[in-house]
Formats: sequence, C-alpha cells, structure tokens
Amino acid sequence: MYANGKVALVTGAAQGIGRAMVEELLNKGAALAMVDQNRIAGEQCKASLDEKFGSNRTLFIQCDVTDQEQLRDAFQRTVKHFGRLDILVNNAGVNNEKDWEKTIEVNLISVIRGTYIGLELMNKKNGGQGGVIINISSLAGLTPAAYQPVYSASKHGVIGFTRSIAAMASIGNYGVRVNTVCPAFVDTPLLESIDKEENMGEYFQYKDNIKDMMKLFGILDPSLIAQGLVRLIEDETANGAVMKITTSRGIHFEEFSAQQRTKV
Ligand SMILES: NC(=O)C1=CN([C@@H]2O[C@H](COP(=O)(O)OP(=O)(O)OC[C@H]3O[C@@H](n4cnc5c(N)ncnc54)[C@H](O)[C@@H]3O)[C@@H](O)[C@H]2O)C=CC1
Ligand SMILES: CC/C=C\C[C@H](O)C(=O)/C=C/C=C/C=C\C=C\[C@@H](O)C/C=C\CCC(=O)O
Repeated sequence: MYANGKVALVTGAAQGIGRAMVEELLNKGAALAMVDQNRIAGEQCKASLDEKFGSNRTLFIQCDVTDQEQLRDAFQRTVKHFGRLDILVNNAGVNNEKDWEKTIEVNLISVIRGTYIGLELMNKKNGGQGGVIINISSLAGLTPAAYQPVYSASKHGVIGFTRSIAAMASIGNYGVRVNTVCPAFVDTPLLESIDKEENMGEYFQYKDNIKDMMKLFGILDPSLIAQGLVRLIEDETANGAVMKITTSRGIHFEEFSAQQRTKV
C-alpha cells in the first residue's frame, strides 16, 4: 500500500514519535486524524503542520485512548470526516512504574481495543476495504527491562497480541496486515519520565542505570521510526512482522524459528 491518497489515524500524534509519523505520512500524501489527550500540544502540532501541508490534510481529535467511548468516537469522527480509514498506528504510550495500571491501560489495553475497532472498519469480511495496522512496542518488549518491569510487560503484550491477530487476519482473509515496531531509545519527551519519581516509583533510584544504557545504546531520531513505519505500510508481504530499530543496526527484523511462526 502506498500512503498517497490514503487516510490514517495515529494515536499519541501530538509529539514525539507520533508527530514524526504524522509528518512522514503527510509527506507521502496521506490525510490523517491526529489523536491525542493533550489538546494544547495537539492543536499546536496541527497549526504547525497546516502551514506546511494545508489545513484540510489533518484533523486533530482530543481523546484519552483509555476511554472506550472517546476512542470509538475518534474512529467514527475520522471516517465521517475523511470517508474512510486505511492506516492505523496505535502509538500512544506512557512510562509509569508507579501507576503501573495506567501503563497497562495505555500501552496494551488501548492498543488491543484500537486494533479491534480498526479491524471493524477495515476488515474486508465486514465490508471494509482492507488496510494496515502498526502497533508500537519497544525493544523492552523483546528483552527484560529491570528498571521498567511493567512497561516491558506491556510492550511484550503488544508484540504477542500483534503477531497473534496478524495470524488471524491471514487465516480469516481480513485484507488487513498487522505489524509492530520495537525501537530502542528515541529522542522524545517520554525519556524525561526517567527523571521523575512519580513515573519511576521504586525504580527511581536506578535512573542513572537507565541513562548509562542510553549512553551505551545511543538515542534514535524519531524520523527513523517514521521511516520504519512507512516501510511496513508499503511492504505488502509484511504481516506479523516485528521490526526492530537500533542505533547499531538501524531498521531490521526479529527472526523467528519455524516453531515460533504460526502455521496458517
Ligand atoms: N521514546 C522512546 O525511547 C521509545 C518510545 N517507544 C514507544 O513509542 C510510543 C510513543 O512514545 P514517545 O513519542 O516517545 O512518547 P511521548 O511521551 O513523546 O508522546 C506520547 C504521546 O502520547 C500521548 N498520550 C499518552 N497517553 C495518552 C492517552 N491516554 N490518550 C491519548 N494520548 C496519550 C501523549 O499526550 C503524547 O503526545 C510509545 O508507545 C512508547 O512506549 C518505544 C520505544 C522507545
Ligand atoms: C524510560 C524510557 C522509556 C521507554 C523507552 C523505550 O521504550 C525502552 O524501553 C527502550 C529500551 C531500549 C533498549 C536498548 C537496548 C537494549 C539492548 C539489549 O537489551 C538488547 C540488545 C540488542 C537487541 C536489539 C537487536 O538488534 O536485536
């Protein structure tokens, strides 16, 4: 699928990786619903993008993705405004080991719910036109994260769910591909959470250990994650793919043995 002329919905679009993805998709000719709980940042982001791309290419929708009604309404407003939905990026995420239930709600439950709503709209078996869904995980979804155990659990869950629903989409001939992206550290405001006790809780004492990891593994530019997103959108063979993005190896993929691959 080429993004040109397509309609995308991106959650967590007001800043960071989500904003980079929005800009890349606009560069590729897509129209987008930018979904975020932060109204101020979202409207500022739209105003800035309007100057470059025009005001009719984006729609900002304030939405807390953990609120089922708000999330469903965001999808419905998107289809009402643009007439269709082709690309969904479940990107919104938080790092909070103190309010760890919130981390599970935002990073995993809302990704699952968003995926299911997206499938309702895009699944060819439901009269949809097909499409592609990308769920944002993390390298912490593939490796242990001693200082972010619940964040890591949420991101492991994103990978397991994404690979599983991708297999179902293939078996069921949904016409929808579902993939996940696992970046290492990325230069966004999320990293500021490391320095906040209200985010790190009992792991706050280890903040310098995380910073040492960042020095060791480096910090990625959000634009590289956006490039990985476009690659998954355009590669029609990509379904159930686990894309990894690191400073050492750039964009590459997790390899799974035959036993680990779903036999469809
Ligand atoms: N920054 C990093 O090092 C990495 C980030 N990620 C993941 O990438 C995704 C994006 O993260 P960043 O851009 O770094 O974070 P960020 O904090 O810069 O941006 C996240 C955006 O999501 C929004 N958001 C948070 N909770 C929300 C909710 N309940 N409803 C609606 N919007 C909500 C925020 O308002 C914000 O605009 C997250 O899923 C994160 O876990 C993955 C690997 C590395
Ligand atoms: C507080 C920051 C919050 C979230 C940031 C992000 O989601 C995150 O957790 C990033 C983790 C980054 C880890 C970076 C490197 C990890 C390396 C080893 O654990 C695994 C080494 C290589 C695997 C990558 C590969 O090329 O296969």
